[in-house]
Amino acid sequence: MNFVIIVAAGTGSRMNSDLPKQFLDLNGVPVIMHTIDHFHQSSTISEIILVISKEMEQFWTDLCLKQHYRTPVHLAFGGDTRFASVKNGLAYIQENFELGTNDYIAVHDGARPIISSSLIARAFQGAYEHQAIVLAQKSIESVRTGNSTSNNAVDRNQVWLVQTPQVFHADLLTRAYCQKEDPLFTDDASVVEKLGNRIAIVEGDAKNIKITYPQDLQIAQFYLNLIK
Ligand SMILES: Nc1ccn([C@@H]2O[C@H](COP(=O)(O)OP(=O)(O)OP(=O)(O)O)[C@@H](O)[C@H]2O)c(=O)n1
Ligand SMILES: C[C@](O)(CO)[C@H](O)COP(=O)(O)O
Repeated sequence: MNFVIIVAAGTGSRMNSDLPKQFLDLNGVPVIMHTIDHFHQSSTISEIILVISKEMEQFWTDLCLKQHYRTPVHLAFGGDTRFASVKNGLAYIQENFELGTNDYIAVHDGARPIISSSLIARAFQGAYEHQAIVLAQKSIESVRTGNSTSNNAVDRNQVWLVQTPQVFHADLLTRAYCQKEDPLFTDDASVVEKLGNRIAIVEGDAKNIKITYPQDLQIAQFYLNLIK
């Protein structure tokens, strides 16, 4: 079976809005519903686990009623960090499904609503071959490391900008998330890598942006209209 854990329990502090960004309107539909629907439409995915914060449970129920939204998802509750939210999503899968050797789990940011079925399929194909993959794109900017007064150019062909979904063999991901949380864990690949596993890179898509700042909603709207 192929699972996706969609993490949507963040507060969206950089967006600076009262409502967490995943619930904001994008072309008349909340961001998170776009994200879920793309996975629901993908023939690659068997089960969707949506992780939201416990405080937003009633809001989510009301939102589904208001939007006549019936896409089937399993609901799990998030934690204070993305790591904790993914861990809770994984716990839900372990409690409700019998995981086997042919099972794979993708983790995707609820705040990345421009995800296509072909990109999801490509990500899983990579995972079948390599067991642990991230979607990523090479930097198109020149890159320097260091601080504002002391820095060096680096070879941008060695720099990859990482996206989600990130897909892993189920056993590998569940073992990785038994580790203690580390501040250097910024995504799922960094957690799996800490176990000593290699991560393969699968070509991402420039349109697969993460909504982080207010202007990203306008960019997402542009991309959504482009792919319609
Ligand atoms: N405790 C958390 C923190 C983040 N996320 C999710 O992880 C994804 C990527 O995180 P990010 O863009 O950083 O979201 P926020 O943490 O909400 O944003 P910010 O850092 O601006 O507060 C988002 O879909 C977010 O909802 C989560 O499920 N649980
Ligand atoms: C997981 C992620 O989206 C991959 O690019 C990213 O690391 C999330 O980072 P954020 O600081 O939580 O936005």
